[in-house]
Parts: sequence; C-alpha cells; structure tokens
Amino acid sequence: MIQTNGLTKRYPRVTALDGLTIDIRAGVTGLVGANGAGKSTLIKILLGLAPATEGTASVLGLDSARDGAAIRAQVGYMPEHDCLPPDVSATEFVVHMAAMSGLPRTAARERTADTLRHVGLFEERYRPMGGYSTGMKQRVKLAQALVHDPKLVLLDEPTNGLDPVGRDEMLGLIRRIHSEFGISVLVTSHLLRELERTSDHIVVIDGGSLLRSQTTASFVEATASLAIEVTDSDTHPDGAAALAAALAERGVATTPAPGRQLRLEIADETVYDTVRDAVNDLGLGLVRMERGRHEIAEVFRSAAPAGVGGQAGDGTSVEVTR
Ligand SMILES: Nc1ncnc2c1ncn2[C@@H]1O[C@H](COP(=O)(O)OP(=O)(O)OP(=O)(O)O)[C@@H](O)[C@H]1O
Repeated sequence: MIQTNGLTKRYPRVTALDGLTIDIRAGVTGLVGANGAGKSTLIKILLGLAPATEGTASVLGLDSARDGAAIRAQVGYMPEHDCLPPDVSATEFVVHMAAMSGLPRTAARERTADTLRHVGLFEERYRPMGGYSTGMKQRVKLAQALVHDPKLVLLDEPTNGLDPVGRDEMLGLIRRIHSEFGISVLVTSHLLRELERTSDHIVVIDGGSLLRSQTTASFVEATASLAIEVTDSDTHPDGAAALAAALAERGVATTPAPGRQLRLEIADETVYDTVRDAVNDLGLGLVRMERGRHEIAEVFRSAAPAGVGGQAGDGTSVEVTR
C-alpha cells in the first residue's frame, strides 16, 4: 500500500522526517508518535501535497512526487485540524467533495447519504456544520474521506478532541472501514493503546525516524511485563526488596515500580512459577501478579542507544510526551 525509502523532509529549522524507510501492507496500520514526530508531514508527502527533501515515497504503486493527483483519486484523507466550512450542511459538503472526486451528481448524492449514515450522522446532516460538536465534525471529516470509495484512507489523529465514548465509537468505525468495506487504513495517534485496539500493524516513529514496525500482536507481546506486589513480614520488613534479591538469585532481573511493586520482563511463561516459588520460599503473601504493559515512553527508550534506561511506569498511561 505504502512504501518509503530514505524519506527526509527538512524545514529551515527542523528535520521533520529523517531517512524514513517503511513498507505498509493492506489492513489497518497504526502510525504512532509524539506530537511533532513527523506523522502529518509523512501523510502530506504521501499524498503529493508537499515535496520531500530526499528519498522516495509511493502509494498504491504510484510515485508521490509525480502522481499526486492520481494518488488522491484513489486515497481518502482525513486531516487533523478543523477544516469544515461552518455555514454549509454535512450533506452539501460531502456531496461537493464526492463531486470533486469525479462522481456524477446523482451518484454523489447517493454515496453521501450512505456514507453519512454509516458514520452515524442522521437528521443533523441537514444542519450547518458550524453548530456541530467535535464528534460530529470528526464524523463528517471521515465521511468525506470515504465517499469516493477509496482503496486506502489516511486518517490523521481521528480521535483528537473526542470524549471516551466518542473515541470508542470512532475506533469502532475505523475498524469497520476495513472489515466491512475492505478499505485499508493508515491511522495516526499519539496514543499507543488506541492504536493497539484498532490496528493489525503498528509503526512507531520519533523525531522523523522509524523506531519499530511490527504486527500489533508481537508488539504487545514484546512490550509485556509483569507487575508484582508482595506483603512485608517480620523476617522481611521490606518484602519487595527481599523478593527482588531472591529473583535476582534465580536469574530474573526486576525494577522497582510505583506503589512498592516490582516489574519484570515476561521472557517466557516459566517466570510465573519462578515468582510464585520465590514468594513462597520467603514466606511472603502475594498481593498482585499482573500482566501489564510498558508505557510507550519505555518503548521509545528501549529503542534508544544502550545506557538510556529508566524506571518502569504504572502500565496504565500510554500517552506520548516528549
Ligand atoms: N510547514 C512547516 N514549516 C516548518 N516546520 C514544520 C512545518 N510543518 C511541520 N513542521 C515541523 O516538523 C515537525 C513534524 O511536524 P508534524 O506536524 O509532521 O508532526 P506530527 O507527528 O504530525 O505532530 P502533530 O500531531 O503535533 O501534528 C515539527 O517539529 C513541526 O513543527
């Protein structure tokens, strides 16, 4: 679907993409990176809306630098920022976008009605968009990306500004774009967890460079860890420290985590038995042994040069910060 080779984009004061080489197949792919990682820049180059400084990009086998118009005819694009004219209705707008994509007027009207229904806009589609909620605007932006029945859609931060319910609905819609209509999706977010739920494949970029590209299943596996909490006892007034030492003797490294917990990598399934036996031998109580996940910040650190380490987080926050 998408290939880039050594793709670089330099602005006068910042390098937005730095030798990025990726190969994205059919399906739903999540592109995750902190704000400023280069996600929007990549999308603009893929669509032929901005030139690369160096390197090449192709979409559906077409060259982004040369065939931008042909690419845009077959690809839907949902931009990140608010871009809807406030004084026209969703129906008028999406019909217009469908006609711009080359659909005859009648087909444009029919496709618009179907697509707006599909994204969950009903009576309100006849009202001016200036009065819409953020969630409704995101749905219109998604509808205009889908109306010409593209082979691929590029969705730039589609959950931006949505409340938790709105996010869930949008993620469900994105999943169905592929499962029901067979349209491939590249969706960006700075939230790893939402992309894990939605995508078959995850690409992580930082500072315009590739950090990881792998299937979601292997990504989640590779970033899995175990959080352990134990009681203290008279013999071991600091139970966590005693367990850390006992596990180290058994060849299992741990790091301290918030809430007097320990965290360790799940190298293989035998680690559960090792922990159980160590806790039992020390005569401690096992309060918690829970599979957690790293924060995305740790994924970033684990891809950084050796020596850049850090303490494990609580496994619940996955928002990217720089
Ligand atoms: N037209 C421009 N001129 C100069 N610098 C730019 C321009 N567009 C983007 N940048 C810079 O390039 C870097 C990458 O920006 P980009 O918008 O691609 O990141 P992003 O990952 O999409 O982040 P966000 O989610 O915040 O949009 C940022 O440092 C940004 O400030």
